[in-house]
Amino acid sequence: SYVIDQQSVVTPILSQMQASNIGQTIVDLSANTNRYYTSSSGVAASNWLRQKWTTLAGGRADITVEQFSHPNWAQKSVIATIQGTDNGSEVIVMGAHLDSINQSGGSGETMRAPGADDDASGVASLTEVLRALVQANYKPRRTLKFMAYAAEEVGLRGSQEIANSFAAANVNVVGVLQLDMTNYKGAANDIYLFSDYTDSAQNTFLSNLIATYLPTLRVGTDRCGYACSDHASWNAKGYFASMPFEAGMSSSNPYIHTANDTYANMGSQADHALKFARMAAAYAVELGSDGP
Ligand SMILES: N[C@H](Cc1ccc(I)cc1)C(=O)NO
Ligand SMILES: [Zn+2]
Ligand SMILES: [Zn+2]
Repeated sequence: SYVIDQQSVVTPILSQMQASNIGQTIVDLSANTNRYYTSSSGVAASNWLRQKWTTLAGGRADITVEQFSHPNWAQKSVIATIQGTDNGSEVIVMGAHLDSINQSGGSGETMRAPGADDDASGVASLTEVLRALVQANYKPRRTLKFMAYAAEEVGLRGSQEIANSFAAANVNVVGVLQLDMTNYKGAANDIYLFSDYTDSAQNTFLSNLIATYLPTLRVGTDRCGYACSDHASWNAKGYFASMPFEAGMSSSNPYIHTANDTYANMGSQADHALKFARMAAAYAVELGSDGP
């Protein structure tokens, strides 16, 4: 249920989350020539993230990290699972996309696509959530799944294969959060909740979470007008999805899909992304703490 009642657990977790950790992950991910879904550096980035999430899991028996293989291209998605204690059949998905692209094309191998904001920022935000939950020794009652999707930029293909396989297996996913571009503060408001291809009740829950845990932040709403990120893959299968976004339609990061989508072009800091990471951590604990 969307009751907010875990303040004693959430507040200390939020206080130990740090922008510098998010920034380091953005730097590391955007150091790859690109993270294109068919390139060797795209494959390397997937392997790197798998190792990073495995290290963060710190040997906890209830946490597994795996790669989801996609038959038609090389880059694998990465999934970290924190198995729920007594309500594990109900699953919460928090996603971002691992791949990057340069709209000028060129061969996959040599294309420069740092993708610092699109979407290393989202992967880095989720990585900080995972680190903070493990550091707090948080054990969710529901199952939490962190997903770094391959092949978003070429038609939401990685998340489509995953969402379709979850639907086919009748997995009871109770909520999906998508973080795609979290670190470029182009607009007056801090977090924009997209209203299309998302669930309005869950969007209201997110705005209540922000009001409760991040009361200084200003929330806006906007529409993509098309299936603009991986939340749409889950929405298409009838799952409740939300997409909090860095800015409004007209003020989002102008550098995306170019060689200039760099950490430096976001001021070499991750303060904006930290807001999204904290919101995601609150979402994970408040939803994850609900029993059967
Ligand atoms: N098209 C999306 C980015 C994107 C999403 C929403 C808006 I408004 C502007 C830009 C993308 O490239 N996702 O990877
Ligand atoms: Zn993109
Ligand atoms: Zn993106």
